[in-house]
Formats: sequence, C-alpha cells, structure tokens
Amino acid sequence: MDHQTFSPYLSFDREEWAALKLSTPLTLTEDDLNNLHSINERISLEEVCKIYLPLSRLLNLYVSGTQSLFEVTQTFLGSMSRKVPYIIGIAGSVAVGKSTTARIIQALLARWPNHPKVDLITTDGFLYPNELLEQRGIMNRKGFPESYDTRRLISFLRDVKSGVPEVIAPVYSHLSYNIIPNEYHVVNQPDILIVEGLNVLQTSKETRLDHKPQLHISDFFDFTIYVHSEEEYIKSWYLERFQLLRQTAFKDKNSFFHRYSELTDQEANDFAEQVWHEINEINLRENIYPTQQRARLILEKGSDHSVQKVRLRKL
Ligand SMILES: Nc1ncnc2c1ncn2[C@@H]1O[C@H](COP(=O)(O)OP(=O)(O)O)[C@@H](O)[C@H]1O
Ligand SMILES: CC(C)(COP(=O)(O)O)[C@@H](O)C(=O)NCCC(=O)O
Repeated sequence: MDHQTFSPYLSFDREEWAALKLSTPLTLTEDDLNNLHSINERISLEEVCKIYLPLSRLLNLYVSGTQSLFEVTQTFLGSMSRKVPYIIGIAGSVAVGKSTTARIIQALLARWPNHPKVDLITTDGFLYPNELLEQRGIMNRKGFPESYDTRRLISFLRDVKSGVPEVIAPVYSHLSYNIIPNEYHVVNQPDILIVEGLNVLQTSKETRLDHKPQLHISDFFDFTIYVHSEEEYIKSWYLERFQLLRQTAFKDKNSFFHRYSELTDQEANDFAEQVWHEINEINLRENIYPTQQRARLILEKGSDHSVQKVRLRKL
C-alpha cells in the first residue's frame, strides 16, 4: 500500500485531473471564452479545459447530489419549502488567485441547467472600516482575523443558508482601501453562492463567555476550495499586481495608494515588499495556510499560475 492510501486526500496530477472532464456535455463557445478573458486575459483555453471544466463537472455533481437530497427530504416531510443556496467557499493567501478562480468557477457553473443563478461575494466586505481599524490600532493587521466583523459575516451566511431573500453584504473597495459607505451587494436566493476570502476556513479563537455553542464561518459551506502555491510565487504575483495597479488604478486621485503612482519602480517595489513581509506573509503563515487541510479540494498552482496538482478529500 502506498502512502496515499492513508491520506484523507486523493491526489491527481494535471493530466490525471484533465482526464476527469470525461463526458462534460458543455463545450466552450466563443462568447464563453471572451467572458473568461474579460476575467483574466492570461487564462489559456488549455487551462480552462484541463482544470476548470473538470472542476465545474465535479461541483455540478455535488450540487445535484445536494439538490436530490433536498427533494427526498421534502418528500419525507411532505412539505414544499424553498431550496436554499449551495455555498462554495474559496480560501487562500492574498494574491494567490482566489478572486480569479472564483470568477472562472462562477462563469462555468452558471452554464449548467440545474443552477443558472450563481452569485459571488468576497469576505473583504466584512472587514471593519479603516476608521475602526485605526481606533483599535490594527490598521497594519488588515486581513488578520481580528480585522473582520466575523459576527456580521456569520449572520450574513446564516441568513443566506436559511433561504432569506435579499440578504445584504457590505462592499470593500481596493481603490479607496476601505469599506464603501452605504453600498451593498444584495444576495437574492441564488442557486449557488461563492464566497471568496482569506478567512473562509477559519474558526474563531475566542471562547464564548456564556458557553453557548459557537458557529464558525466554515460551518456554512457545502464545499470548500483552498488555492495553494509556493510563498515565493505568491509574493511575486503580489508584487506584479502592485506594479500593475500603480500603472492603472493608483493613478486615480481617489486611490488610497495614489502617492505610490509617482514613485520609481524600485521604490514602489520596496514598499510592496515591505507590506508583503509585514502583513500578508505573516497572515499567510499564521492564519491562512494552517486552515488548508480543512478544505475539501486543494488546487496547487505552479509559478505561471497553471494548476499542477489537485487534491480531493475522500469524504
Ligand atoms: N489562473 C491565472 N492565470 C493567470 N494569472 C492569474 C491567475 N490567477 C490569478 N492571476 C493573477 O495573479 C494576481 C492575483 O490574483 P487575484 O485573483 O487578484 O488574487 P487574490 O484574489 O487571491 O488576491 C492577479 O494579478 C491575477 O491577474
Ligand atoms: C483586503 C485584503 C485583506 C483581502 O481580503 P479578502 O477579500 O481575502 O477577505 C487584502 O487584499 C489586503 O488589503 N491586505 C492588507 C495588506 C495589503 O495592502 O496588501
């Protein structure tokens, strides 16, 4: 017996995983490809076919399984309550590619007939506003567990999972580097909700004083994905993205980082390296990477973002 027999995960290399596309009835149209390229122009057709189509097939089977389970429960109860959204969580480091992965999955899942309405939110909307982070002296801890209004996120997830219509999520702007006052994303009973963020697999550290049972963010997910890569690659993607934003979004006078658009490339790189080392790298090591083994599926990306390995929990 090899070692894998005793792992909770089944492990697939790129080609083994690609073969699982099998009879996926859907092929990509020109429009689909344009849509995916508007998410990220560097996504190749090969990557979509080998990695993301099999993944959408697997997710479709899981969603269908849950929908069937819902129907048998309805038969058992003799009632007709509304089905509740299937929630997929996507976790991983800052800049590992969570939001790109989430948007590709959203686009592909929406093409299956049994779940056309796929919504997506990011947990950054549940960060405390900068004013509050400053008051608490934790502005340099953005993304750490204490920087999120976890109670509010849990209550949002509980409402969505209870079938409540029009549940609102606050919205974060990377441009203003803050929560946008009075702006909300309304989640209105989708078939599937994708929730993407650093913290989706985290459990709360504090113990409730009243000893009542405590809910964790991860309690609400039907399926969870952890996007993994080597720290060295993730750091380089972070630095690249920072340089790219400097040439685009940071030029905007309303951007929090506007002053960095005037720096030399070297100065900007030094600044981004500092933010990486002092905030995001520490958070990855202390609070994000340790949650990896709680995911049902792990995507491991190589230096060019291509997925090299997929690990799927046996149950
Ligand atoms: N599959 C991919 N192929 C090519 N580039 C990617 C891919 N995924 C992410 N990127 C790039 O890597 C950087 C980080 O990705 P992003 O999705 O913004 O990360 P996160 O949401 O985890 O912070 C971005 O510049 C993005 O364009
Ligand atoms: C907003 C973030 C915490 C990401 O949050 P998420 O959407 O994963 O919940 C992160 O992008 C961030 O801004 N980190 C702080 C350090 C930095 O400026 O990169």
